[in-house]
Amino acid sequence: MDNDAVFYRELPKVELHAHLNGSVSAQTIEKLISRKPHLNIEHSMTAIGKGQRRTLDECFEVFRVIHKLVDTEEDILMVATDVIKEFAADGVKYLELRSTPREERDTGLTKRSYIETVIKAIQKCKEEGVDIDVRFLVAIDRRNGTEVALETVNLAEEFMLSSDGLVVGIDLSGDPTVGHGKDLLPALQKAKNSGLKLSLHLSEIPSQLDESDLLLSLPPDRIGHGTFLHPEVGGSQSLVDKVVQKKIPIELCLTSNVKGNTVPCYAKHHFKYWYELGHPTVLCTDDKGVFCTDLSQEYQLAASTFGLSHEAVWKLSQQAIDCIFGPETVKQQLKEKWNDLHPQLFK
Ligand SMILES: CC(C)=CCNc1ncnc2c1ncn2[C@@H]1O[C@H](COP(=O)(O)O)[C@@H](O)[C@H]1O
Ligand SMILES: [Zn+2]
Repeated sequence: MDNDAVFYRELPKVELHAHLNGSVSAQTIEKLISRKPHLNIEHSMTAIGKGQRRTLDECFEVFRVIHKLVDTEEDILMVATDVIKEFAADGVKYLELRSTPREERDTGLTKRSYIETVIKAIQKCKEEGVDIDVRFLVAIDRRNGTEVALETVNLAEEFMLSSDGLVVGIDLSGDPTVGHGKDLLPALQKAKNSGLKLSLHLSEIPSQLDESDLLLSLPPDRIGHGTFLHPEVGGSQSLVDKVVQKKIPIELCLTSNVKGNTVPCYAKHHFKYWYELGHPTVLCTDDKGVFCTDLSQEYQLAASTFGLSHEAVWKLSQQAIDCIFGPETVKQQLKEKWNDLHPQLFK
């Protein structure tokens, strides 16, 4: 590894936008494939390699393949444990994992046992002393509509109270071309009223101005992607003004957007727009397994593409602490950790 790569690996980082089943590494996929050889799945079907790009539809097909491989409590426990340890090995000190609870009739998996199993993996890593603080956002897949969204929120509320602070919020994700945010508004409002934080995928594709406007009225606590919010790409100044006025941090995932073809190239990524505005932005991976990346690489890419110094990169990773959904005490602990590590990185 060259010196620069070492800097990015050692840089303490906060990861706030990571879908569990999109984050499964090649090694873990191999273990899953050997558990289920009858499915005839190859690793090439679950990842998008260097230089490759896919349509949004093709990307969502990849998740369907991975879901076939991950359909028991045992699988989820392994996947979650591996993903957490991989983020820790990449220098991530605080991680918010998000995942959509599924039920699988064949294996007896229920939405409740799904959530319990992710929590179990988080606790297991904690007991083993893995150097990372992990929280969980329960995800709503927009495809599944009003009823399922409400059911998911009810479960999340319950686990927020019983998980010792591990369940902190709700994610809204899924194929952005399917369904409409207005059907999910009551569930999201209920979640917010109960104290769950909201991170919503917003304007991930063009022409969703009405939906984005509606969802911003909640308002969410963080925005995922926000690729098409600003006027230059068909968004609007009034959407930007709302985001800026409410200081809603945006989670930005460079490689995901380039490989998923929603931005034309790294140099044209909307990181530049929001960074230059001085708006809180947080670099994230989205799906490190599917897009064959890690958070260190994403920081390095942002720096090389937009000419950021190591000091600027440090500030970016430090400012992400203020955007976490974990409690104030955790923010303070993380800030101390960053201060302790600074001299080592800038010697
Ligand atoms: C297609 C593409 C470029 C993907 C990146 N952008 C995304 N946009 C919306 N939802 C997503 C994205 N990546 C992952 N997800 C959601 O996360 C799920 C996989 O993780 P999990 O099963 O919830 O643990 C997917 O089924 C999908 O609902
Ligand atoms: Zn996402």
